[in-house]
Amino acid sequence: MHILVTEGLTKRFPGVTALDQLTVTTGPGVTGLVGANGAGKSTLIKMLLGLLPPSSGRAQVLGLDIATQGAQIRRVVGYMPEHDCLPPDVSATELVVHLGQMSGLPRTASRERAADVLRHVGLYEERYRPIGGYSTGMKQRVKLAQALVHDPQLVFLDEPTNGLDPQGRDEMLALIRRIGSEFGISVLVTSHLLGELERVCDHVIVIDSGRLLRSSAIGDFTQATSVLTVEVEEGTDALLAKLTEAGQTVTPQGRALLVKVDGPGTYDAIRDAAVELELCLTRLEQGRQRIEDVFREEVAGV
Ligand SMILES: Nc1ncnc2c1ncn2[C@@H]1O[C@H](COP(=O)(O)OP(=O)(O)OP(=O)(O)O)[C@@H](O)[C@H]1O
Repeated sequence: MHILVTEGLTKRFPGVTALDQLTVTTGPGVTGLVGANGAGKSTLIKMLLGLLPPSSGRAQVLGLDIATQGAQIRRVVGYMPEHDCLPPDVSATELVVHLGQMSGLPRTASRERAADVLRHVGLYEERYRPIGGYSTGMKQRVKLAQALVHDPQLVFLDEPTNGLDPQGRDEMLALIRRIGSEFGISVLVTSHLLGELERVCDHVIVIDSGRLLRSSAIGDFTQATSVLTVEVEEGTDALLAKLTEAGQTVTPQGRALLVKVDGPGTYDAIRDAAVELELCLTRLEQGRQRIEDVFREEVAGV
């Protein structure tokens, strides 16, 4: 089943085309939407929620048409907006219960769901304190909790790691992965930090100035590269010399050697050299391309 389908989706503002003829399809799971600031990510999310009409083109979210079924879409989709939009003088519990009720949950059910989602996102006793005193990380968690309170089938998370420190980022990314895997809720998550989506997404869409650069499964994005990373306990220099002598292309990198794979012979050459020099191999690993590198190549090729 398709979660999102867009066909030639375009949004023009006076003087700027925020989204230009976007045609993509995604399935269930976690989808990353990557692009620099101003690439059109938030505009796409607002259009998919039926909040912003397209200038041209069409799109469906969970089979619902964005032009005519916006209200139904918002009933089954949760939305975590990018900017800080939380009232400072109410507690997380009060806010999430209230938003649950606004989504149609009865008061008791909304209280129970709010307690559950706030616990899932890692807010405990502090959920009774006014939001104004929260850290950025806690505020991001409240925004995530309110996106989940009405038990959606899909959530749109707009820059959920914005403003977080490295540990906060890791925790937020782990949460996003859990939403996709444990709770079975599909996720569309945006980021301008390419590397971080690599860890949590099944599918990645890359846009630049409103145009699609690439949309593919994460595995296709990060093809195995043809470079082996080799490490030995001692004798790196001797191994470098031996492999070079054997006709291999070798580049030292820190304690490791990067060896270009020309075929099965490369593996044999490394094994033979290690045996001959009586070296203890501690690492032999085929590298994978990082999304960031692919993205850079795609942008350079445009
Ligand atoms: N309401 C609007 N009126 C005019 N221009 C707009 C409007 N909303 C967005 N834009 C423009 O459309 C382009 C895309 O903006 P958008 O907010 O979708 O980008 P983004 O990828 O979400 O970036 P960011 O992460 O910085 O929010 C930008 O050039 C922006 O200035």
